[in-house]
Amino acid sequence: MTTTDSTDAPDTAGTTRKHTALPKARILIEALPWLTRHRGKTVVIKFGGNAMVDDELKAAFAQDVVFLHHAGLRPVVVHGGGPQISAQLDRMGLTSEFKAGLRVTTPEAMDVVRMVLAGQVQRELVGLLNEHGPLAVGMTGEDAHTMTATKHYAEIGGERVDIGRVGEITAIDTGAVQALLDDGRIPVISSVARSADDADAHGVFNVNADTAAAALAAALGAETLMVLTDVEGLYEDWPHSDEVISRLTASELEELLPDLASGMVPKMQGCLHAVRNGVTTARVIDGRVQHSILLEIFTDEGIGTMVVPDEAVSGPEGKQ
Ligand SMILES: Nc1ncnc2c1ncn2[C@@H]1O[C@H](COP(=O)(O)OP(=O)(O)O)[C@@H](O)[C@H]1O
Ligand SMILES: CC(=O)N[C@@H](CCC(=O)OP(=O)(O)O)C(=O)O
Repeated sequence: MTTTDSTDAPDTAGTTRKHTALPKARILIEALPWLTRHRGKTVVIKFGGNAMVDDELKAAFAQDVVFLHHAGLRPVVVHGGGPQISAQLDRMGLTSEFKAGLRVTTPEAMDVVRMVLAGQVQRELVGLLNEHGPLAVGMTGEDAHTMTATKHYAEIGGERVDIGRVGEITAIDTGAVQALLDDGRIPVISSVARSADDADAHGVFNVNADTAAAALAAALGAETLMVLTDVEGLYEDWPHSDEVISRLTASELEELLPDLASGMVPKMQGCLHAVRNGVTTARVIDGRVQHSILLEIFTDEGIGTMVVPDEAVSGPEGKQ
């Protein structure tokens, strides 16, 4: 228990308390319009494998998601784990190859993808969230037909290239996710989809986690898609400059898409898909910054890159 020594001048102690309390109160009050605006809204948060830098950052991510939940939002987590999959393949003596930003997924690699995402990364995130109460429930896109996919072919130089068991989502069934949200839970979803083809011997597909998060955000009618990665946002002239584009419309993004490279391609395609299909804003933010989710949702500044539909209307202070 903290007490004030009665020999202290009461006035001094009281004044000090007021001085330290006021900035804290101001921060809470700054969040008020944002709390009002986002209450009851669904937020799909994609946590990229590259953003899961250390234990402290992962714990801060879990705190932010639980904070959103207690603030009355409906957070849904879709997670990646590209580096973790590559590390496991490497340990098994298998090489990782990417084409058009997607992992070339042999049937053998598919087993590893599923094992690492659903058995390792997802379990860890569920555990961290549940340190705050019985909130998180892990699942993959296979569960309750949440994500159904067909084989995806990469387009490279106008050619259609076979990259194995990589899936293109053809249908989303939001029933299980909505039921979990209605029950006050936080769904944590691995980006593995069931095959649309019943005759398919292997039955599952590896879906890029950005693509999966965007498709789910659109199907859920989410207000926000938030993509956490290992850069500050979309750089205007990557890799030559670190000037971040803070806001762009769907049409502006569509123009930029052909010039984008590697990991940013599925992210920005996902953001475009989301805002063109009813999501109010799609944001790419720096997951390496502790509490970046709270900064983005509850403060006037906003960080990273925000994509809005062409007809977007601004929110308090001009931020969405
Ligand atoms: N225009 C760009 N702006 C920012 N990053 C870019 C850009 N183009 C390519 N990148 C690359 O995309 C990477 C993020 O994608 P990725 O590695 O797939 O991350 P994650 O695991 O979070 O999905 C960045 O680290 C950067 O190397
Ligand atoms: C098809 C494809 O590339 N799937 C990804 C799935 C994981 C993922 O997307 O993880 P990040 O978000 O950390 O990149 C992969 O196998 O790496």
